Parts: sequence; structure tokens; C-alpha cells
Amino acid sequence: MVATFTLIAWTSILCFLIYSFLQHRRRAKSPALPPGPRPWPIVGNLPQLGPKPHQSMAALAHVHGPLMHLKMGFVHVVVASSASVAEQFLKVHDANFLSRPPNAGAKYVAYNYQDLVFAPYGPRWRLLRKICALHLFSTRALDDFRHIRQEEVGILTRALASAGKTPIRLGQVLNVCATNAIARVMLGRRVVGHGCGGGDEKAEEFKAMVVELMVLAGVFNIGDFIPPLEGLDLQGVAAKMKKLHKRFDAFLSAILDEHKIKGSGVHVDLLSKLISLKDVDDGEGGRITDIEIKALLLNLFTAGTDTTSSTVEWAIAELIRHPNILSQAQKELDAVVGKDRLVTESDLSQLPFLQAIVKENFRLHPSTPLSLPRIADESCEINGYLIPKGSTLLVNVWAIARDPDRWSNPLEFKPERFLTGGERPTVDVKGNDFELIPFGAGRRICAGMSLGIRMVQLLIATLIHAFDFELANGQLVQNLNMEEAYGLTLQRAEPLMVHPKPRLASHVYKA
Ligand code: HEM
Repeated sequence: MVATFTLIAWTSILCFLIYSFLQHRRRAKSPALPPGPRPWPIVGNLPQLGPKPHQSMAALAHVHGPLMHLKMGFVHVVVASSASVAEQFLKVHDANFLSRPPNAGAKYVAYNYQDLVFAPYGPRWRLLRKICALHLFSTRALDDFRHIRQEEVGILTRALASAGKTPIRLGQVLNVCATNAIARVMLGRRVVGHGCGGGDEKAEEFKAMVVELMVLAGVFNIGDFIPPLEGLDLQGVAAKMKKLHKRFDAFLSAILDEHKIKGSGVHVDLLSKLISLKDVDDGEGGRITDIEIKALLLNLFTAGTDTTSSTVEWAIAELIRHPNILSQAQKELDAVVGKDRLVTESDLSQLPFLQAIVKENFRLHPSTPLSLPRIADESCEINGYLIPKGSTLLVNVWAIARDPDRWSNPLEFKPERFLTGGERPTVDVKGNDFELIPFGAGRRICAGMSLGIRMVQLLIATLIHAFDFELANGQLVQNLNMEEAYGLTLQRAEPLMVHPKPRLASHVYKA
């Protein structure tokens, strides 16, 4: 009896020793987490993010390196801050980072992940992405709707020319233009007025709703990172999101109902097409639902408007600060387009200096500085470090595009770096060159990139061709505030207020 007991005891001790040894060997062999700042208990590194997380993370990356680990509450977060690290995540390991992490915005605003931006990678995401690719963003669809974009830019130009002495809040009117250009393609009608002057409450309200969404989506919501605190909603983010969702849903439901009643034999706009697809099997056993339609409209109205308008607002501010560059661009435009008509999309390919300005502006002012987060589907190893399953990936596209190892004088606005003979003549913004990825990269790259590029190019070209700009209220150029504000999209801390001065033949500004 005693002998049996001794045998069992020794066997247990031996098993325990072997188990401990194997565990120790496994730990010794498994790679470490990437370096990063020491986290605080429970909240981790959340208090270190400050009011502009892309800037704080860039500063931390200077100390800890381009592949950095942060602990945000209970969540592992890895931050890519160099082109080569971004390439590892978005090209080499792209298949492992195709979904987005859980977050309050997706749950409360984006119809509980039933949209395109937050849908988990899988059949529903593929279906929504395919619909957009085919009906909105294919070269054919873009060409079919070219006249709509040009008409909306024409309406904007005439509104600016007739503004007289009223100072123009440029971001606002650009937002209206981008919103109506998208609305006409999606719904077959405009949804907001031209936005110049007072009294256009609907335009102001719509832009305010989109900006509020971007600000809320940019908040590092404690409940997303410390799930036991989710219900307490300490920052009030979830409550604000639910309220905002109600306003967006009322707007979208009214549009959907109106379209269903009106009906449409020929599916000239995207919404009619989507409604017609409700009865069609997607080939993988599913049909598109009313909620998915509203969620998709929400994505396109939000992801496609403020990104475009804030990008163009930054560009005009840069050109006001760099009059030599502005006048060189105007010379190019006058030579190609003349002074008797507005720019058209077919002119754009003949404007290399304008295109260089657009790239340089995307470099310094990417509209989503931390891109959109992704989640690691499985644990993996990158540059010898462990990236645990479930980690959130943030790609600091803002920091990457200012990396002094890749760009000379990175803080200077120098479009010529993209011209023949410059330091980066062949770099594009389409996810191929990882030092400049304002639209992200890989399979989950911005769905509206082709439209975004066309709109940004056309708007910048038209504005500087048709107008000279003076700062409003006698503000001096050297005092122009170029600070960034907080949000998922890169807003200006102070909106750009200008007086546009027409510079083309007067008939160009008449309807
Ligand atoms: C200046 C213009 C724009 C910029 C800089 C921009 C940037 C981005 C970025 C960085 C992402 C995340 C990509 C990633 O995860 O790697 C994204 C996603 C997305 N963008 Fe854009 N965007 C712009 C315009 C547009 C437009 C015009 C639309 C549509 C009308 C649009 C629709 C979307 C959608 C639907 C997604 C989610 C794609 C997915 O998850 O599969 N964007 N955008």
C-alpha cells in the first residue's frame, strides 16, 4: 500500500518536473512581444495617447521602434510606424489581418457590423464589396457618373463666385459638394443645399453629423478595451453614438422608403439597384437586407464625404501658404485648360504638377492618420516578435509618410519630390508603395479609393484654376493655423475661412 503511494507520488513529481521543463522551454523559445512603453495597471497605455493619438504614437515609436506594442486596457495593440513594418502586416501577413476589432461604433452606429467598413471578413463583406466595386467604383461606373461630379463641382464654383464679401468656410462647401456628388450617384438626387452663406441648416447639420461620427469613432473608448467597464460607458461615447445612430437611421430610412414607393424600372441609381438585388440570391445563400442597404449608404455618405473634403481643405491651406507652388500650378492649368472653361476629369492626366501637389498633400495630411484598425485572426511572428491572436493592428500612415529615413525634409510641402528627377517620381498612393498609403493597403484597402482620388484631384484643380484665395478677416498667411484637431479623420483645428476671387472669363461662372 505504502509502496503504491510512493510510486504515485514519485510519478506525479516526475510529470510535474517534465511539464515545467517543457513549459519553460516553450516560453524561452516563443518570441517576445514587440517593445513598447510600460503599461499602467488595468488601463495600460491608454493615458499616454493624449488628444492626438497619431502624434503621440509617432513620438512613442521614436523611442520604441517602428513595430511597437501597446497595452490598451486588456487589449494587445501593435502599431506599425515604418513602411517596411506596414508592408509586413498589409502585404506579407495581409490574410491574417482582414477583419476589424470589435468596437462601439460598429455596434451602435454601423448597424451592429452589418455594414461594409466593419463587416467581419467573409461572404457578407465580399458581397457588399462586390456590389460597390461593380456599380460604383469600376472604371465604367466612374466614367458613367463623371458628368455628375463635374456638374456638382460646377455648382460649387458658381456658388463660390457669387459669395461676394461673405467669408467662405471652405471645408463646409467642399463637404456639401462631395455629399451631393455621392448622393446623386446613390440616390439619384442631391440631399443638401450649396452650403454658401447662412440659412443652409440642412447642409450644416449633415456635415456636423458626419464630423461628430468621425470624432466619436476616433475616441479610444474605454469600454472597447476594458470589456467589464463597457456597460458603464465612462466617456458617454456609447450614449452619444446611439443618439447619433437614431438621427442617421431616420435620414436613411426616409430615403429608403421614398425610393421603394417611387420605384424605378431602370436602375439608374445605386439604391434602386440595391433594392432590386433584395430578391436575388448572392450565390452564397444570402440576400441583401434593408439593414445592409442602410448600413452601406451610411458608409458611403460618411467614409466618402469628410475624407474628401478635409483632404482638399488641407491642400488649399498649403497652397495659400506656398504662393510660388500655387502660381506654378495655375500656369500649368492655364496652359492645358485655358481661361474659358472649367477643368474636366479628362484634363487631369495632362496635369503632372497638379498630381504631384495631390500626392504631397496626401503625404502630409492623410485623412485617416491611423487608417482603420484590423485584428489578428491568429497569432503570428513579425520581424521576430510575437503578435498575439486578437491583437489590434494600427498602421500610423501619418508617421510613415513623415519618416525622415524615407523622405528628405519630411515636414516641408515639396510637390516636386514626385516629379521626374525628384526623390520619388514613381510613387503612387494606391497601396503599392508602403511609404505613402493614405488609403491603406491589401485586400481591405479603401473601397472608394478610385472615386476619392478623382474627386480630390478634380476639386483641387478646379478651385485653384477658377480662383485666387485670400484669407478671411484680414488674417495674415504667416498666422494661418495648421494645427490638427482630434478625430478619426484629420480635421483642421481651425476651419479654413477664405474669400475666393474669380480668375477666369466671367461667362465660366454662369450656369
Ligand atoms: C480622400 C479620400 C479617402 C481616403 C484618404 C480614404 C481612406 C481610407 C482608409 C485608410 C481606409 C481603411 C483601409 C484599410 O483598412 O487598410 C478606408 C476604408 C474605406 N473607405 Fe475610404 N478613403 C477615402 C475616400 C473614400 C470614398 C470616396 C469612399 C466611398 C464613397 C470610401 C469608402 C471606404 C470604405 C467603404 C472603406 C472600408 C473598406 C473595407 O473595410 O473593406 N472612402 N478608406
